[in-house]
Amino acid sequence: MSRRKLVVGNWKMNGMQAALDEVAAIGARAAQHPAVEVGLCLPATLIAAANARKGGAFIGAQDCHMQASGAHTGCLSVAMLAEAGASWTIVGHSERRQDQGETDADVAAKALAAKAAGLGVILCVGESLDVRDAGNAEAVVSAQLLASLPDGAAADWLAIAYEPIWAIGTGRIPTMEAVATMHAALRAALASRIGEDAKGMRILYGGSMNGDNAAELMAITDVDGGLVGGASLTAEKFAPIIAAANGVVD
Ligand SMILES: O=C[C@H](O)COP(=O)(O)O
Repeated sequence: MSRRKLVVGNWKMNGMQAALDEVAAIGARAAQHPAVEVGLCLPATLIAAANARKGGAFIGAQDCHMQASGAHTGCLSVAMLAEAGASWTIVGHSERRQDQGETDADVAAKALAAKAAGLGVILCVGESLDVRDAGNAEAVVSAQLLASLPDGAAADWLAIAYEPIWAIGTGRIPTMEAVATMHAALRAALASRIGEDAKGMRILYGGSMNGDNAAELMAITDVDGGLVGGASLTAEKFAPIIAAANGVVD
């Protein structure tokens, strides 16, 4: 089953209004590669303005609340994010699991809320270095995925991002063999829950992806794109990754 490559920038807590020029430049590069689905998950403060300058990219959020409204100071509902112009959201990033104590159940609930608002969802999973060193990575991450997976998970609205925590922002990545083994394990875990639809669900790699390693990573059979942090902040760094997803050199 062919899966359209999905390459998404996660700007995390970076980007003021001046960065909208980079959004426009990335959107223009995305428009040059329509075979690739390209998105930018931005700070919420940029979503509305970025939507007017997104070119061939979609604009997404980095998190959402699972409730529709109420006494949740500082949080944003999926309807608010959709109204601002987000068409996707990330849920379950390891930085939120660690910093905000989000549980697998929280992540599943957020994914369901986002789906109900018509948003696409990127659900993140990944292991710590201790787990990797203990040799348990595939089992632990597969279990995390199944515990975080919302009811009704389907390839037409949900993508998975495998992000080894120790590879995020460190310049270190797993071996290509380790990435291939993990992605195959995650697809098998998905198949155990959702059957044939697992073949169509995109599984992204994230963690120190850049213009030098993106082509090799995305050539792996079960790697269907990337969730990119630092290297998505400028068009200069992100464009080669978009091009690599399209099988060309930028
Ligand atoms: O969501 C993105 C990831 O956490 C990867 O970040 P990074 O590319 O800066 O390592």
